[in-house]
Amino acid sequence: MSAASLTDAVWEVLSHVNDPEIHKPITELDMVEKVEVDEAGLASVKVLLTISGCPMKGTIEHDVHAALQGVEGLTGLDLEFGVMSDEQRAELKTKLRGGVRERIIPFAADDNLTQVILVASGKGGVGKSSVTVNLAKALEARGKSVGVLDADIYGHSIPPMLGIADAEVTGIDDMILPVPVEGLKVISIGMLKQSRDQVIAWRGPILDRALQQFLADVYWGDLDYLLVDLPPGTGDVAMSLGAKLPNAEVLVVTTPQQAAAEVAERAGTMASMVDQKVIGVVENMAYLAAECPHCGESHRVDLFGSGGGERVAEALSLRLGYPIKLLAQVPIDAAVSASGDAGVPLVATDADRPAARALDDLAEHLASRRRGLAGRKLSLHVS
Ligand SMILES: Nc1ncnc2c1ncn2[C@@H]1O[C@H](COP(=O)(O)OP(=O)(O)OP(=O)(O)O)[C@@H](O)[C@H]1O
Repeated sequence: MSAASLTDAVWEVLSHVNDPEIHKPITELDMVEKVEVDEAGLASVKVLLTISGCPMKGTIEHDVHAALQGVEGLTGLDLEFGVMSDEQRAELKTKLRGGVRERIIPFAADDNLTQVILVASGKGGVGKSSVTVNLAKALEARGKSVGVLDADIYGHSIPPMLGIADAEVTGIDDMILPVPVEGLKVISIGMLKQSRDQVIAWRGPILDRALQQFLADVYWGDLDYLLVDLPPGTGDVAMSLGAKLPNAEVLVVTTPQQAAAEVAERAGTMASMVDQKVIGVVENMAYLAAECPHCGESHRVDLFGSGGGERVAEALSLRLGYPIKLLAQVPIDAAVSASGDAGVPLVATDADRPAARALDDLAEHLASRRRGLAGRKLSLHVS
């Protein structure tokens, strides 16, 4: 093969090498500055990293080598790395924002196709984060592209539950890249902290700015779903996101307990006050399946009482004026918390357990919903 055809062949295979964080071909991102092949078949390739000291350099190096091994006629590879100039980075950011220079929240745009689901609860510790990570994983297993935004300023427990407790975010100048976890893209408010044990006590405007940054400055790419783990209660984060994500929908997580159910209702009502639609209720820790010492069969024990999820669904339907269903009852299962500690959601490790099945059915329900434009805000342009 001639040197020219080999050069074309190298460009072609490089067009299948993705940037590990941006998930787009490095050629499309203008990261390949040079491809030359000499008469002896030796390829010289120069790849520009977005920033110096890019942590993904090793992965890109490996992927480029692996890709070029398949090119017949090449005798060797001289791979060189450089760093993008300020202008090149600015162009890349504009390209990633779809040609738009300024920062906007893509999920609030009229042509947004991402389903944004805010996972809310009244009380803390009811299993909101566990539901979020399992739901994200189960949606991803259905071939969906899923982003997870951990907006729980008090808890930010999502990173350890996905095995990325110590992950740091990287970025292209002021554009933040989410942390890839297999197919998921994850950002946690905790990743903005200087150290893991630092306490975040943001309120009002600072919190609002941080959330704006997560929604507008993070390069999410094309997502089918963005799941947002809210802090418990009806506070500043819910208010701020209400204004920023008017078309978001809310999934309310509660436990069967009366007290939890009452505050969960309040969280749902809050959603409607900021014009967000409640799509359903999840009752977590709904019951314990315990083996009977007498008959040996498995009996359902209502450890935390019963009916909380149903009550919240009924009360919210009445209060908000549209039907809101109890979508899932997830049993108490030590495997849920063990999988959270191990950093891999239960639906991915033990799909047959009743708790995993309940969470997987919830994902199936959400994935198979037909979502029309009814109830969505569209802006009208009059000319
Ligand atoms: N169905 C379940 N069975 C057993 N343990 C569970 C279940 N759901 C959640 N847990 C455990 O309960 C604890 C609290 O869960 P999680 O962190 O998901 O709740 P949360 O509502 O997000 O809490 P926070 O308010 O702190 O954000 C965790 O240890 C989790 O592993």
